[in-house]
Amino acid sequence: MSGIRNKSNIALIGMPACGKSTIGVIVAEALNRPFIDTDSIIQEINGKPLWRLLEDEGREQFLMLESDAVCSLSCANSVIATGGSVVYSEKAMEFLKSIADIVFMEISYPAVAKRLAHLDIQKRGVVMHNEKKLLELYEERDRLYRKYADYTVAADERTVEELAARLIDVIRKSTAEE
Ligand SMILES: Nc1ncnc2c1ncn2[C@@H]1O[C@H](COP(=O)(O)OP(=O)(O)OP(=O)(O)O)[C@@H](O)[C@H]1O
Ligand SMILES: O=C(O)C1=C[C@@H](O)[C@@H](O)[C@H](O)C1
Ligand SMILES: [Mg+2]
Repeated sequence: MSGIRNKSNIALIGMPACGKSTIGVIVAEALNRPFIDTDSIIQEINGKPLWRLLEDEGREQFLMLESDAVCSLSCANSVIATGGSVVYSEKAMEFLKSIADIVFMEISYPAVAKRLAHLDIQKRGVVMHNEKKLLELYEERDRLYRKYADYTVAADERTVEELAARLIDVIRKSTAEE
């Protein structure tokens, strides 16, 4: 599907549990923009929860399905929450960069570890090699998130409300710069 290739969208990227979905929906509502969660789209297209898809298809195929779902987006003026693993697909990231300003929600390793410890990682689904430790995953991904980011927002030690306010600020400034 050919997408609307303008940069009127905002795409949130970052580690799992950094708050892309939680904050994205609040920001979209405050700015009166549509909210899109690519994880929901992957689930709708494939008819399965993400963790099940990962389990059934394996890492590489999941990443292909994620890339396909992202590249099928056709939207404008929207706030897009991505999945944490989207940065493994250069194709998906190039597509996202063509339709959106990319905001990296930066979160420290201890904060990610703490958040994921509180969530059921099996039932949530995180793309990692079994042998890979969370710290290695963090370091590998951190480089990729930085590579694609147009803006970086510290997502640690901010409440959901504070973080949403900070993102709204960044988005308003990015729109004003155009
Ligand atoms: N600023 C915050 N402070 C404290 N907890 C937060 C904050 N933002 C999100 N959370 C909590 O962290 C958890 C994960 O958040 P969320 O699902 O939004 O992450 P995500 O970035 O969308 O992850 P994924 O990549 O897996 O989709 C949720 O339980 C949410 O309530
Ligand atoms: O960070 C990850 O590896 C993932 C995060 C989720 O948003 C999903 O996209 C999927 O479960 C993989
Ligand atoms: Mg999410």
